[in-house]
Amino acid sequence: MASEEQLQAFITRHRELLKREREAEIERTSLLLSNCAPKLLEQKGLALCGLGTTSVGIGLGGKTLVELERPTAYHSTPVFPPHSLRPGDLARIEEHTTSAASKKTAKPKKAGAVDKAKDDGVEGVVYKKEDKFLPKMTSLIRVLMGMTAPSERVPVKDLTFFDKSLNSSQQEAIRFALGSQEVACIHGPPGTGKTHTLIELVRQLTSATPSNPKPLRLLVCGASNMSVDNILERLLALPAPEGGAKLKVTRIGHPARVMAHENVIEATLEVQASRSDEAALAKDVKNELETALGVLSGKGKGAKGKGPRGLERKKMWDEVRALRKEYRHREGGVVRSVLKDAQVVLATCHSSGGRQLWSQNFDVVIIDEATQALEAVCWVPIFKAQKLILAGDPMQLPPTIISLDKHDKKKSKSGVSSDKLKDKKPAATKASKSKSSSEKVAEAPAEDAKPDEDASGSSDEDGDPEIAADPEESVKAVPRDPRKAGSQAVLRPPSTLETTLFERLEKMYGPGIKRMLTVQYRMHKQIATFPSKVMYHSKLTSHSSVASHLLRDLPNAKADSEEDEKEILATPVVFYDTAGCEYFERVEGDGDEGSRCNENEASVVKMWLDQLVGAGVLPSQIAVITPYQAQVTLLTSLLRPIFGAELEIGTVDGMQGREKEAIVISLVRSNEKVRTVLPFRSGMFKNHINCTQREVGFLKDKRRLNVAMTRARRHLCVVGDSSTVQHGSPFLKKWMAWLDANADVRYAGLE
Ligand SMILES: Nc1ncnc2c1ncn2[C@@H]1O[C@H](COP(=O)(O)OP(=O)(O)OP(=O)(O)O)[C@@H](O)[C@H]1O
Repeated sequence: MASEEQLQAFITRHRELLKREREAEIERTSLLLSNCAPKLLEQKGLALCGLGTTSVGIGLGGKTLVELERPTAYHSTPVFPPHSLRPGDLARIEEHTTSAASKKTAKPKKAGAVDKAKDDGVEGVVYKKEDKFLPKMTSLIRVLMGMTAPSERVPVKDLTFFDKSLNSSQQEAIRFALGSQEVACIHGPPGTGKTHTLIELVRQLTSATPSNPKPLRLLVCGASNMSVDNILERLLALPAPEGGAKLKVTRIGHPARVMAHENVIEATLEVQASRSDEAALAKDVKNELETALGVLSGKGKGAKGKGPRGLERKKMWDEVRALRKEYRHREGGVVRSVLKDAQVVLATCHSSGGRQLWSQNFDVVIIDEATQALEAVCWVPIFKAQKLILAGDPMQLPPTIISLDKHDKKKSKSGVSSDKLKDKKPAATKASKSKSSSEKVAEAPAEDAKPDEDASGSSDEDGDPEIAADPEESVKAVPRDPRKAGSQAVLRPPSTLETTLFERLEKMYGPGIKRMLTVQYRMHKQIATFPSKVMYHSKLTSHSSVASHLLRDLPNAKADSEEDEKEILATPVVFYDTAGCEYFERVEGDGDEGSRCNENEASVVKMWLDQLVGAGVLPSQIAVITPYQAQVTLLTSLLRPIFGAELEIGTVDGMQGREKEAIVISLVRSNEKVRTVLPFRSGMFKNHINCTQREVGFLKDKRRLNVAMTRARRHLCVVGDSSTVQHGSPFLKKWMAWLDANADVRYAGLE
């Protein structure tokens, strides 16, 4: 038995020997490096010349990780020439100068001091090597980057729709998307059947039709798992076409994030792969492998207490190695064969970049909820296809951005509209955004105007084209031909990540790049009137199936009296105006930085819920929404004990993409603070008294308000202080005036 001392001596000796070995290698390599020119070393596969640093970060164990690439400035291709650098090799990054330019060379070394900076370079270990994925400059990429105008649309003839119920704007959007050669956008205002339209589009593209002789392979992505599963569920419910087989679809994504619905789970790559014939073969190899390992260890099946020795053992290890290789190969084959069969692959934009889809290409990529995805995220699937179809609504909330831009920072420093930060809960809510361009008018000098002020016209200042302009004018406006617009297209760097690809394309190529769905299937016509007028140029109409539906048509609704039925169940829009009641807001948290709540408003909400539920409306048919997290907390503590968990209470942001029969909105803001706006920048103070604005913080964002007011199917109740809110922005002023003239206005204080 070795003593403790002997063990120590053994290890010490080993260390010494290893050190010596390393030094010898350093010496040998240094000799090579000092005697040979870098170019020669590169030819011998011992060095890579002319590298540039892509990034420096922290890697495993806190080590510095330096990423190097072959910049196109020095090389005609970024692909590395053949070399012998392998992960785990010691290497040195050295600067060397040629007559032309100073270049970097990575010289491999078989030994060297790790992480030790020397005069002539930095030494480390090769962590990973991979050839750079080179996106081919397709015509789609060129169009998206404003390098070429979109090609002329191919006329789509003899189109037979699978879904006979499609309205004409949906049919036109499909024709447009089928005929566009590189990119098409579908603008779907609330409840207009965006997903419905995309399902028809998938059916058209994956079927052989006169206009589409060859069925295409599609990648369908969404900004969220919810949107992907929504499409997947609808695709799975489709009947097989006459004389044909059912559409083959595969969902990529972590099983834990996929909707726990039997059909949906069945469509995941994991489940499909486990059921394939190839999977059974791979399993056989796995069993063989396990048996061989068992024999080697002397345990398991077939082992007789002792493992094999000598030559037999060596032979067995060779077998294990071969089996491992075979297993990996077959496992990869299983995934490939499932994906090869899939006509439609569904994934979030993020997960479409995963390993399973690395070598997969598609004819068309469709991105739903594209106005809620960062442009960079959209590019992940775009590289895999020849054609792109985006669907979304730039008039609803954009993707959540946590970082502040310069302009926001300025504002938050001055303490203005800080509630927008407080109430932004990216983790808890679906999407959020709080910057309103009207705040820019009130708080920023004119030169702060952004280079790419959104195409959606989300600015709602006095000069807001969507409010100031005659909606009739815009209806008459003919969409610019994107090909003509393309010849003058300018690719502007975005000033904020909130500018989505959808908006950027619209800005770059004009409205001709999109088609809008114009019939909504959600709201009573009175609920839809205001958003249609101010957000969608009065183009949004209400389908006859919903135009006059009311709470009283619900089977569970039952009022005690005729008067109650009229007052509660037959009124599509109610406005509880708290003006003059002094129901002031309260700041939760520190000073102006806090989120807002309003106790009196919460009492009015409770009173109205009592009435609704008393008239038979189920709490599960109602949602209470408010822009402020503090008000959500207050309302939850007040209402949950009475109406139970079925009643949904949340922020506006969390309700995007959803609907309820009845919606109660609590606007919260009620104060006497008046901000003075200087209408002219240079010393012209004469008008300032007429230009006051009340503090309404991020309530001003008209996209947030648009989401709030378009969630209700049959009944919308707004609770708020018109005297504060109307001074918040021109948009709010218009809304308050519209409510005053069109809603059933009730004065909260009097009741
Ligand atoms: N042509 C149509 N005929 C009948 N109903 C339709 C039609 N198009 C859409 N709908 C209905 O309208 C509702 C909304 O459709 P869908 O969910 O596709 O809309 P969306 O635009 O994706 O919704 P969101 O506003 O949530 O993004 C659904 O109930 C759908 O069945």
